[in-house]
Amino acid sequence: MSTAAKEIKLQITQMDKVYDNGDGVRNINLDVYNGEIVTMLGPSGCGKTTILRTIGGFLNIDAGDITINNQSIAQLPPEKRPTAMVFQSYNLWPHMSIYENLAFGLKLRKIPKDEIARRIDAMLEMVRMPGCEKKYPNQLSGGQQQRIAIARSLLLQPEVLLLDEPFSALDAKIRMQMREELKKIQSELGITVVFVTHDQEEAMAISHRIVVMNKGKFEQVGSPTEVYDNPATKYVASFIGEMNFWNQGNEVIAVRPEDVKILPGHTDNGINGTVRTVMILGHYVDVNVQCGETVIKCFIPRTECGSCDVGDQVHVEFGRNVVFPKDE
Ligand SMILES: Nc1ncnc2c1ncn2[C@@H]1O[C@H](COP(=O)(O)OP(=O)(O)OP(=O)(O)O)[C@@H](O)[C@H]1O
Repeated sequence: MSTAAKEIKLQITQMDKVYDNGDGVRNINLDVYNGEIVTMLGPSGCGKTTILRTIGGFLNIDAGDITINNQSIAQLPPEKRPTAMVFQSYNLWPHMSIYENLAFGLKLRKIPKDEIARRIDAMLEMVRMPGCEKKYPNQLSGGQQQRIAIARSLLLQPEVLLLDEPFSALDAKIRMQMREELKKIQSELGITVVFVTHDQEEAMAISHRIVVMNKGKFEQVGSPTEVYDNPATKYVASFIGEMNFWNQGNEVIAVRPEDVKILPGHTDNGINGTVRTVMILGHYVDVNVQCGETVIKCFIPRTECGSCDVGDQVHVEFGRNVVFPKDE
């Protein structure tokens, strides 16, 4: 996304949505810029879907405001909001052909028939599903159905597209393809997207910015590189990617496996250990070193791991790292 286009499309201010049992989200503040993909990332129950539903109008908020293009949408029902939502299950109407599924929303908007046909044609091209107009949803694979569900939402030309774990029902390989395709479509159309997932790899792959959530609160909002390289809290450090934690006095040193060096022999003042496992994983080697009670994981380029064997006495050195207070 170019920085020139940094105008706020969606703004959430001091928003609360609390369920009767006290669960929910409180004091949520978030700006989403035009043409940006922002991902809500966090474990089950942290409040991602709650926020997405308040944007889409499927849940009423208790406090604060939500605006799109500077207009409050908080009191509007879902169908009056300039948003479209895609769910985990594809939600296509089984008794309608793909064409009818896609045309439905456009007909409601009284778009002329030939214009509907033209838009559907172009959209099917975009989601790489040309020629499937006459098929029915049950004649398509899961990935194909989800492409149609995304196409149907995009045809409504929403200001903000809301995606709730849209790929989680698909197998790993199709998921990866769908991520790439979504990113391509998003940048071609320049559409603003709020995406929800509990999969950190998916969040890293598709987002301009990630909101890392924990128990109804934002722990960090930043680009994938920022949250990976400079996690704001220990929680973020452990949730995103692999991380070693080494206790030292009142501090905890967090260091990525790729930033740990293994050197032969023990030293007087360093961190000494014994090689526990060596796993060759393609172009890199995953080496676990037992250092006292702690196992330190190291990723080493294969070319640099010539003679590393289980049982070797070694010491480790930390490169780039982040330090947190111990009791955080
Ligand atoms: N209708 C409801 N009534 C009461 N509590 C609810 C309701 N919906 C969600 N919650 C609670 O609110 C919290 C946030 O739920 P939410 O569905 O937003 O989490 P999530 O991060 O999207 O989780 P998941 O990944 O499992 O969908 C959870 O503790 C959940 O149990």
